[in-house]
Amino acid sequence: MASVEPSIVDPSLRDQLDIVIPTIRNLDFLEMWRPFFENYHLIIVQDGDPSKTINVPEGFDYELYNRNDINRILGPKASCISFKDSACRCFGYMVSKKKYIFTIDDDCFVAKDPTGKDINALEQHIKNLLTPSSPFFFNTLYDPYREGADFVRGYPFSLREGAPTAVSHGLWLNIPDYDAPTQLVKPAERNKRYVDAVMTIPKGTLFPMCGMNLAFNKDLIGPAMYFGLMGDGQPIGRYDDMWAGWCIKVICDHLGLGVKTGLPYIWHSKASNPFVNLKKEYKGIFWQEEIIPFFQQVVLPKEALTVEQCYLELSKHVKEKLSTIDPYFTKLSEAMVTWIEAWGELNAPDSKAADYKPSRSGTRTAK
Ligand SMILES: O=c1ccn([C@@H]2O[C@H](COP(=O)(O)OP(=O)(O)O[C@H]3O[C@@H](CO)[C@H](O)[C@H]3O)[C@@H](O)[C@H]2O)c(=O)[nH]1
Ligand SMILES: [Mn+2]
Repeated sequence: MASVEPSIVDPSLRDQLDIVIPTIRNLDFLEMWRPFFENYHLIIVQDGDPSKTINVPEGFDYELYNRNDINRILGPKASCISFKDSACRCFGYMVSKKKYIFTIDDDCFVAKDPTGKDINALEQHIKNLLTPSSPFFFNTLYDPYREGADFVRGYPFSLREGAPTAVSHGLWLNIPDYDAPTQLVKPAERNKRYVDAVMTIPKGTLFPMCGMNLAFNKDLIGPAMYFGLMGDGQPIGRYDDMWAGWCIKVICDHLGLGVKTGLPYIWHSKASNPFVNLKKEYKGIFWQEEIIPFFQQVVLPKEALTVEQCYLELSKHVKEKLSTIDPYFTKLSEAMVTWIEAWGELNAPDSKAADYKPSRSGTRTAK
């Protein structure tokens, strides 16, 4: 049987995990998650107009950052944080002081499993992150570290210790995360299929990472979880999580880390407007036909041993090889460097910026 991360004392990760929520709407959805979230610290990234007051339901421990906070804390480096796009959520990853991050959209609710039981998505993500991954050899019985499963015959014993898990990618019942063209041709399609499986995405294989139900180990892969330049003033949107997913997967493969997908499910309630989505993502739909081969072929130097070093190497390749598609990629490659610099300022052990304050915060007991 596989080992859980040795350093874990409290498997609930109550004091080692932050929940990051990007929002431009409201946080009423938290009422449904209260039994599962109330013991965790929330980092709310308020997008859009900072003068708008977002109501945070009573009884949660949270810090809330709006655009004024981002500009104050990062100064000129705030230019790397998107505005008017869910990509802004990555600012929450940067300011969190915890080892694990779970990010969820404000239109994602508690789903039920086939027995009708409420799914504690956070608990499942934690299990996924605390058990190893199997990126080097596919286990046909899926997650071998799960209760009641194991490695199948023929699985090399030399590989059964697995790799540290960096990312846990959850899925969605009801509204699936489809691109705009698919949404347009299948407006009524709902995902009713609950697949009871968690699997490691094999080394060398990319995947479309969706940011709406996602958890990761900040210490292992945090600096690569940049959601890019999207939304206001940018030629593309709704490729924030995709970009991050391609970058983290190449780096996880290089560093021998694992990425899991499957359980847990959440209930995605709101279909965003497919016409608005088409306007945001259409360039990405044809650009990605060149971007994917780029990520499939990129080779990171063996001297790149840290996530930051890998990410900076990747930014050079982006500037060199993708700028021919559009000048946007020159800007994006520079923003990747700015992100790493800002990350270092806020996350270095001796960081002076660590005393930054959000514009709003609250504690669970505050009445
Ligand atoms: O300008 C904005 C728009 C939205 N948000 C917040 O981001 C999430 C996701 O928003 P929404 O549910 O409207 O969008 P979806 O199309 O369902 O999201 C999926 O597409 C990806 C696009 O990037 C996204 O990561 C997926 O989850 C909500 O919490 C909004 O409040 C925002 O902050 N700014
Ligand atoms: Mn949504």
